[in-house]
Formats: sequence, C-alpha cells, structure tokens
Amino acid sequence: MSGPKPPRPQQGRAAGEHKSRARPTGKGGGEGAGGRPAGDERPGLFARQVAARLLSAVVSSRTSLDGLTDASTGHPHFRQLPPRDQALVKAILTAAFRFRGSIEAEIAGRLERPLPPNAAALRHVLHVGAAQILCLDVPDSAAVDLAVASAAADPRSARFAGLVNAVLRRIAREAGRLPKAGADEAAEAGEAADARRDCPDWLFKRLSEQYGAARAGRIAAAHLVRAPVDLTTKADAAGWAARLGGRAIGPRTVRLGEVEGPISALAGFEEGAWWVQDVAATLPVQLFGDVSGRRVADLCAAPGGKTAQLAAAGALVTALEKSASRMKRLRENLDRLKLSAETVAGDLMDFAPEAPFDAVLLDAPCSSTGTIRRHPDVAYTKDDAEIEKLAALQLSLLTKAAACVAPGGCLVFANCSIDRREGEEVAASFLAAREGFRLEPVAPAELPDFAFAVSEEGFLRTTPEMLSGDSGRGGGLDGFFAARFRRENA
Ligand SMILES: C[S@@+](CC[C@H](N)C(=O)[O-])C[C@H]1O[C@@H](n2cnc3c(N)ncnc32)[C@H](O)[C@@H]1O
Repeated sequence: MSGPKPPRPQQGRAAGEHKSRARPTGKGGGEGAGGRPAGDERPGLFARQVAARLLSAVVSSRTSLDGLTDASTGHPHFRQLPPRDQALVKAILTAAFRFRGSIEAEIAGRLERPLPPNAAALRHVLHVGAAQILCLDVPDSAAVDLAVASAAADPRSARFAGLVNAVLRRIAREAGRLPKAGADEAAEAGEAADARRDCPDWLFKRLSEQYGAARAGRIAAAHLVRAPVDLTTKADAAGWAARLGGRAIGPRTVRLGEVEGPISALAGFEEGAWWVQDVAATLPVQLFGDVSGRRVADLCAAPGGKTAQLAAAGALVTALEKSASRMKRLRENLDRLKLSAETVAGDLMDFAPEAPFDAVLLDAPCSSTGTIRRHPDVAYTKDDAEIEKLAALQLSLLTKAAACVAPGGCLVFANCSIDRREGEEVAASFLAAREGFRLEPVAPAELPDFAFAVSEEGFLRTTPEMLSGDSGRGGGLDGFFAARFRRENA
C-alpha cells in the first residue's frame, strides 16, 4: 500500500461516540460486573473492547461472527450494546476480516520487531483500530484514542499503549484507504495482487488447485467487494425494481445498490412482497421446474429462503429443520410473507415421512465459503479438515434425503460452498454408491440468465467473481453448487 491518504468525509462524531453507560463496578483482570470490561468509560470505548473480544473469539475459537452478533443469542457483551454500537462493531469486524492480510501488513510494516506470539490481545486491539482508520468513516483521532484506551484497560496489553498510539498514528498519516478505488473492476480484470494478501493461504491453495491460479485470484478479489442486497419477489420483479430503485435480475430478483437504514423499512417488507436472498441462492429451486401442486420436501430449511420460493411457486412444502431457533425464524419469515408450509422440527437423520415426496431439496450445511463477500470471517473459521468433515456429513444427509424421494421423483442437492469437495465430489460419490438414481444434467437453456453457471457435467456452479462489475457498486453473486438427480421408476 502506498501513496498519500486521500481525504474523505468524516462524521462530526464517530458512530458509537455517545454518552450513556453506567460505570461498571467490578475490578481485576480487566473485567467489570457481569463480565464487562472495567475502568475507563469514555463513549465508544466499550464498543471497541467488544470488537476486539469478538475478533479474538473468531480467530482463536473459530466461532462464527454471525453467531456472536446474533441479536438474541449472540455474545452477552455484544447484546449489551445499543443498536448503533452493534452496527459499528459489525462494520469494524467485517472490515477487519475482509482486509485482514492488508491490515496485518500495515501494522507489521510499522513495528520495529514482530509482535511476540503471545501478544494476541494487543494484536486484536491494533486490528480493530486499523480497520476503522483504513476502512470506516470513523475519525482517525477517535479510532486511535479508543484503541490506546482499550490497550491501557487490559492488563495483557497495558504496557503497549504507547506502541498502539505510535503505530496507529503512523497508519492514519501514511496509509491509503481500503478498499482501493475500483475494487469491483479489479475483481473483473483479475488484478488480484492485493487480494491474494487478504485470502488466507489454506483457502487460496484450495481455490488454485480447483479453479487454477488466475480464477482463484479473481475469486479472492471478488471477496473484497461488498455484496449487494438481493431481494426475491413473490411476483413482479420489474415493478418492485422500479419502486425500490433497483434492477431486476432473472425472473424474480431485485438487486439494490446502497440501502440506507434497516431493510425492514423498505416498501414491501411489511406486506411480505419479498425476502432477502442472493440471486445465486434462488437457482437450485429453479432446477425443479414447475412445482405447482407437487409435494416437495425442503430438508434443511431454515431460515426459509428456498421454502418461501417453493411455496410461492405453489408447491405443497414440508420444511424440516433441526435447529429450534432457526425453525422459529423460518416460521416468522413465512408468516410475514403470508406463505404456508408444513414445518417439522427435527433431525433429517431421524426423519420418517409417511409417504415419499415428488421432489426433495437438500440445501445442506456447508463451509459457506461461497458467502465470504458477506461473511469474511468464514475464511478464518474454516479449514481443510472442516471441509472434509462437512463433505462426509453432506454425503450422509444426501443418502438419507434420497430415501425420501418417490420413484420417478427429483432430488436436488445444493450448498453455498465454492469447494468442489463439498459439491462435485459429493455428487459423484452419491452416484457411485446409490443405485436407482441418475444425474439429470442441467441444460444451460433452463437458466437463461445464468447459462454461464452451468458446468460441462450439467451441475450448477457459481463463484463470486461471476457477474462482478455489472452493477454500479458491488455486483457479483454468492458461490453455489447444485446437482439434480432423478430416481428411476420402480
Ligand atoms: C444452508 S442452511 C439452509 C438454508 C435454507 N435452505 C434457506 O434457503 O434459507 C442449512 C440448514 O440445515 C440445518 N441442518 C443442519 N443439519 C441438519 C439435520 N441433520 N437435519 C435438519 N436440519 C439440519 C441447519 O440448522 C441450517 O439451518
């Protein structure tokens, strides 16, 4: 990174810089009453401390950021924050993971000697501070001062408060902003030199082996581009696109640019006219063709994007989900959308339907590496071993799902991983082991807007650099895989 730092608009007061909190009473170990950090209570400090703590939980315990920041089941410190600070913490951590390699390089370049391996707490404080300086519209002075205060309040890093001050001030003075202008175009052109730095080695190695180095570079570059908001409409995508100021993609999707404020405030939310779903995630259900009046099982269903698609298309849907909290969300989503499905809370491995289904969808749990644009922490919570485990689980679930398909019926296996081990290889293992099913290849003409995503074998395979650069600000699509099988007639 080089060149002078360009000017940018700054808020008069940083998000999260507001006064409100009572001083915690606990002492020692940097913890206050209720486990909250003790000491300095200046506005915005607790939010930065929570950000550093969550960053630590993702990196050292491989906990997903989504789980840690869930409004009802997330980390207790996160849930203590007011909504504005919660949004700030999410923005800091999204930037910190999306640009983790670049941020590390900026910090390392300003240290006289590398940080010792046991300086994890200090490293997290530096990353949280640098992410604000390099990526967010938080005033540099606030980012630096609050990082210094975070370091000073923690016995593990207190003696390095001066170092935090010096390093972050230099970054604020010298470094260029992230992302670099035109990141979306860079993804399209494969100008991925910096992107390589922000892609962990394990992931880049797998991508290079599976897609070749050039495409791996384009995928890594696409990971640095913020994903747009895609809505799936029940009907009239063109009309909703006009009304919401977006554009229609495919038969049902509206792609929006910048969304100010909560999604729930947009026209059509209350009346249940649409739901949020990446356009790539809408493709597996389209592989069933006309489902009107057919009995369809959605076997890993929550939060229900594909259940909603099937129900909106007139299918008689049975939605199965193992997680009680996620099933609750699915039911709430269907209620809002005024769509109906039979919902079954339970484990697929124990599922014993009274009669087999005309069509079965298995949208299996996976590494989610196709969603790194939206969830950049995924690149740091997954690894080779986890992918192997997930692939084995997917094959078991697929074998069980196959038993729910009626003779002559259709089975679609899908997931949002870009790793072939969880996609093409699971499909091949299934076909090799399970008699009575054949691959029913997808024909490009079936998905006219996405013919480029149909592989030679007839699988659906999207990766995030596809469609990049096609919308003003952040195009692309999530990585997805789907295979369609047909059960032979008995
Ligand atoms: C990729 S998500 C499904 C997304 C969903 N199809 C949609 O479009 O909104 C996978 C889901 O499978 C659920 N799940 C995982 N293992 C399961 C099992 N053995 N039985 C039933 N559901 C399971 C997870 O709780 C998770 O909600």
